[in-house]
Amino acid sequence: MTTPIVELRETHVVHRARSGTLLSRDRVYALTGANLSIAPGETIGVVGESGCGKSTLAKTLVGVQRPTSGTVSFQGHDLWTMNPAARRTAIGTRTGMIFQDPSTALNRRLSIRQILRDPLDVHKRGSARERDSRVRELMDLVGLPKVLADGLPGQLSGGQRQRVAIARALALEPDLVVADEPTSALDVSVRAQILNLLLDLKERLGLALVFVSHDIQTVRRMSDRVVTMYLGRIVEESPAAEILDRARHPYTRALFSATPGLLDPIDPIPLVGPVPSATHPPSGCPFRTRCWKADEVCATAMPNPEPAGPAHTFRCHHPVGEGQSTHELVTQAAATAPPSREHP
Ligand SMILES: Nc1ncnc2c1ncn2[C@@H]1O[C@H](COP(=O)(O)OP(=O)(O)OP(=O)(O)O)[C@@H](O)[C@H]1O
Repeated sequence: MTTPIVELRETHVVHRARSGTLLSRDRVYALTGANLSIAPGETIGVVGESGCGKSTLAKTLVGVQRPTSGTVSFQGHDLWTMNPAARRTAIGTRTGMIFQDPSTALNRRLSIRQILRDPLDVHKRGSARERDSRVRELMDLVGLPKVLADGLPGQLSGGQRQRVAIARALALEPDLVVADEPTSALDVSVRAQILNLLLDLKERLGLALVFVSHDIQTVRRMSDRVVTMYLGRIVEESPAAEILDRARHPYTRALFSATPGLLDPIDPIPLVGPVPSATHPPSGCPFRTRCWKADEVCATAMPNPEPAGPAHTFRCHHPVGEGQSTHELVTQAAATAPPSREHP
């Protein structure tokens, strides 16, 4: 079996609540008990509503976020027990991260050439001449004309800036790249170009890619496997090809049913109320306060992961039946009395 590029085992990230005072005991459970393994060259899409922990998961995978407990193994080595110099090298050279907004992610005082040389200089890659040649190669790779090398980020279009950010993330030939909403700050007209560039680079360079997005259509198109998150928990992992009609978690089905244009025109599966606070998550299954299938069992314990096929697991006490259509679920949910909102 190949060693995963990165593997999370029972990984938790807990923050102090932003609105709290220094003495506040409020905690945000941003990532809870995450188990996830990413193989070399694999593309994982991460979906879920705002605040469910997608970015926290992504940052934890590339070592930008230190977990509160649990492990992050990078190429078989525990990232947070290795010595700090080895960790900095692993994070700095083997992983790359592409952020949502290239305008803020790039230093606006540095030229494109300096931005792309920086990681090569920091990690002392090759001679000065080799670094210059790598900068030219990187610009080529992401389709940036060489004449832009001496320009500043502010002189570039949004799409060109994101190409610079992608080139910078690839400068040291990482094995794993995380793209966190890489197109949401861009004009609609250039989004497809950037996505196609990422897909093309991933194929050519054999990268593992973690792709976080609210755009469920795109996640499905880009990914081999899709991870559904709800309130800090991974509730389902499914091959992208199965996610629409064979997902077993009621939340995955509800999320996808609410995406225009994915299924035949249907009303979305109705969910009750808002997402609960990540500071006071419900006991048991976090989705139970909005789920039409929830009963008292769901309030007692978080369900264990259940296999649903190769590379497909879900965590639910009352999963959607195999082969059950989303149309049926819409009717079922509409006819079911809302669950109790009392929690924990
Ligand atoms: N540094 C922090 N301090 C306190 N709370 C934080 C911090 N970072 C994230 N959070 C909280 O952790 C939870 C998960 O945040 P995260 O950004 O991972 O979610 P997300 O799914 O990526 O959200 P979005 O889709 O809106 O970007 C949220 O409740 C968020 O407010």
